[in-house]
Amino acid sequence: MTTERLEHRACFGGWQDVYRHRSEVLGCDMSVGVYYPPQAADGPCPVLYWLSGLTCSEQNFITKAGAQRYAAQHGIILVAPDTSPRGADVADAQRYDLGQGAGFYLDATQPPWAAHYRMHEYIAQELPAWVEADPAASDVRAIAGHSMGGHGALVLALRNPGRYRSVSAFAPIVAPSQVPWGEQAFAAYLGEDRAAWRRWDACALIADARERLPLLVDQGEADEFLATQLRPELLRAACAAAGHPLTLHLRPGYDHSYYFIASFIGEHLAWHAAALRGG
Ligand SMILES: N[C@@H](CCC(=O)N[C@@H](CSC=O)C(=O)NCC(=O)O)C(=O)O
Repeated sequence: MTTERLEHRACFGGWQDVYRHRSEVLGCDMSVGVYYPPQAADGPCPVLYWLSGLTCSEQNFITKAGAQRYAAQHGIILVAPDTSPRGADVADAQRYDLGQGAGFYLDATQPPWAAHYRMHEYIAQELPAWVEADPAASDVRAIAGHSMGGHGALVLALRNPGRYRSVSAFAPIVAPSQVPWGEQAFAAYLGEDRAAWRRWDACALIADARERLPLLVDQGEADEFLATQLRPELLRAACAAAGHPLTLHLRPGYDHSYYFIASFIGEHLAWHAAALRGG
């Protein structure tokens, strides 16, 4: 797998890097932000995978969330990949919520998307294999994300029991089968058979989860997408019905932006650090 380092900046005693590496799963080159805390110079550190939302690249999280300060405190490597396959030969749509920048962290089955859109396999398998080939990174993993990436983090954790020590999300799309963003993306990527959608829907997966990994979710009450696309009450109901542990913080005044994420990312890093240290 070929790798090129695109950025290398000192940050809180460690290094904020950006790499481009070849993904065989996606059939394209992928950009990935990797923050190495100072502790990574002395031995392997656990890794938090961050999944960003619609329209994002690897840059949004590394430049706006302010997570590096906390990763340096806790000795956690942060890995922030791009949100979809990219390139001139990769299918796209003339809209912000489908196609490039909107991979929805699933494995598409429908043409023209199935050729490249395999973000679940990439995030669950190929990306950690690439990260963990570096002796600075251990195979102790956590996952988190925002909005579309919050959906991705919840689904990745629910579908891969034992793979992550902890999971958290900011303003996640908790029930994509029931909201417009998810319905149009799932119809395109997975087809019209809604039975196939359940495997990619956190609220549906919670009923049958084999592992009851506690969920941490933060949601702004002034989020412009709260009632139409996010609907955290559906997650609360699904967790209550299944007995799945959920910590849901509703934050008065906060919107959907990275100002919201930056305000609480320290709490999420502390949550993950506690889980990554244990067991
Ligand atoms: N209409 C907006 C929608 C894009 C948007 O709000 N993207 C969010 C994620 S939404 C769910 O996945 C985001 O993270 N944007 C990047 C940022 O840095 O804030 C638009 O097209 O702008």
